[in-house]
Amino acid sequence: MDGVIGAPVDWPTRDLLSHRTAATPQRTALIDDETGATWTFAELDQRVDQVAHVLETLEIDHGQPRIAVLMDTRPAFVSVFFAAMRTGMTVVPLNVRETASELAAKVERTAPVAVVCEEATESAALEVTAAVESTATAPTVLTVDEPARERTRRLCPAAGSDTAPSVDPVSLERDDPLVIMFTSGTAGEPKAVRLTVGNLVASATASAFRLGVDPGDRWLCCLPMYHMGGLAPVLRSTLYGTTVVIQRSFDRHETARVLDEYEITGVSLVPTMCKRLLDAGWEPTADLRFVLLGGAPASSELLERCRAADVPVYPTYGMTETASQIATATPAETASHEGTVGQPLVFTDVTVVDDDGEPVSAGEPGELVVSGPTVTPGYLEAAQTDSAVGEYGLHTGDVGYADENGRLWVLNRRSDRIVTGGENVDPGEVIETVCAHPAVEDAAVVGLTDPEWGERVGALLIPADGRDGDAEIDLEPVLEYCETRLAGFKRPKTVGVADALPRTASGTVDREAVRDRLRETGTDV
Ligand SMILES: O=C(O)CCC(=O)c1ccccc1C(=O)O
Repeated sequence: MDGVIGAPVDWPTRDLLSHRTAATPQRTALIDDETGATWTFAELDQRVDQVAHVLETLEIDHGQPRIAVLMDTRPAFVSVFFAAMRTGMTVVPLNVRETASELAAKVERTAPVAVVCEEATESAALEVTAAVESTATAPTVLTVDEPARERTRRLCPAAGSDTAPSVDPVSLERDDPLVIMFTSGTAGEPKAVRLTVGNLVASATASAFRLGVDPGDRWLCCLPMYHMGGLAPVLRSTLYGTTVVIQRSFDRHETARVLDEYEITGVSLVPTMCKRLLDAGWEPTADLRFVLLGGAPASSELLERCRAADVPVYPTYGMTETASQIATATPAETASHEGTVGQPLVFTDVTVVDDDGEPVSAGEPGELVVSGPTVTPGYLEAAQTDSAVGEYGLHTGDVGYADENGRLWVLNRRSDRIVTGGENVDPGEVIETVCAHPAVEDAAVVGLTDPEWGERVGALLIPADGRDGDAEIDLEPVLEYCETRLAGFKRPKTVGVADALPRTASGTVDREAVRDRLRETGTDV
């Protein structure tokens, strides 16, 4: 009956890597810059089988087993991710930069059966599991490297070993939970976002419609894989049968070298990284098809520099809750429609709504509400889902507007809005103004508590020539400049100067750190 339409299929819907391996076993799946090692899909698949086999030996006594991953960006992250999928587990990526108490809170919330670590995070993983011992069943600590401590077990078999028996892949349904990823959250408690297999496949598919796929593609992954921007290229490349080049972390000179050396065709960057590459004199090779620029808004100055340097830049707007991209602009749109993040990806809908949740007309700013197949079925904690979902979909908390063609512009986070003496101030507008002054290269604008006005506008300025660690700026002309361009209530009342804006791991400005900085070193003007 093979090949007859309608004939029963007698093998379960296997994990995504199995499908890929069956189709193109000999194509290159991964290249690791750190070791120079490469894996074909068949080799990766075999590795994943070995890891899956170890995961299967864990004592699991509840229905939806989860494993936490406390590892930096490296090939073993990919193996563990697909091994979890193969055994029907949900992966909980954890941020290696967080403290043990922050991590322990996340482990408590998600109750994984194991925490997978590497040499560099083994002691943190042990500390975290010890911390949750009293409140939950302590997770097993597994390491992908050589275990250094007695309580740790080895997860990945030594390279070259091929003795593990094959694992029976569990069936995979579109709505199965695959990942629980924490938002990087600059305000409030980090939210635990549930993403299904269907969300991730829909995202990778829609991404291909916007960026295109070339069989020779090599996607450089130098963003942390515990964030959506770092994990998404792995899913995309597995769907397309193309190659991921893994760099453990970003460095302007090293990343410029890797882009050249591996003839990279696409790379995901946050704006700060892109700016640093350009500062370091990097020039794109002819191979480079796209720079997917996301995680934070790109300034018009940066986009202008990209244009001047022939960088094929695709500014993108996305979030963990939508498994990465919501809307992405092409280089042509970036040139013709300044500041746009483009149209939503295929099957994704964005509605701009007012404070009452009613849609506004084109050109009017409001909150962006998103719906479609990439949108999370909900946060881990149901109450958070209830307060975020409305008639038109998931409320992003971002303010923006759309033109008649559905092209989007993102202005700022709704919660970033400053309310001073009853007036709303859009931080983006103040940033644009101060950055237009030649002495200012970049700025962050936040609300500071004010006894009289509720909040007052605070601005942290990065001087145009302060790159080498001695940030200084003549404030007088900048303030004068603002006086003629901004209403009194919008003008910065507390001003500070720094070498660089404090940022979270995903590239967004860390607004709480900006506030601290202004409280400690700001001048009231
Ligand atoms: O802001 C977020 O949380 C998602 C950001 C994100 O996914 C991303 C960040 C940088 C570069 C590319 C991407 C992407 O959409 O793939």
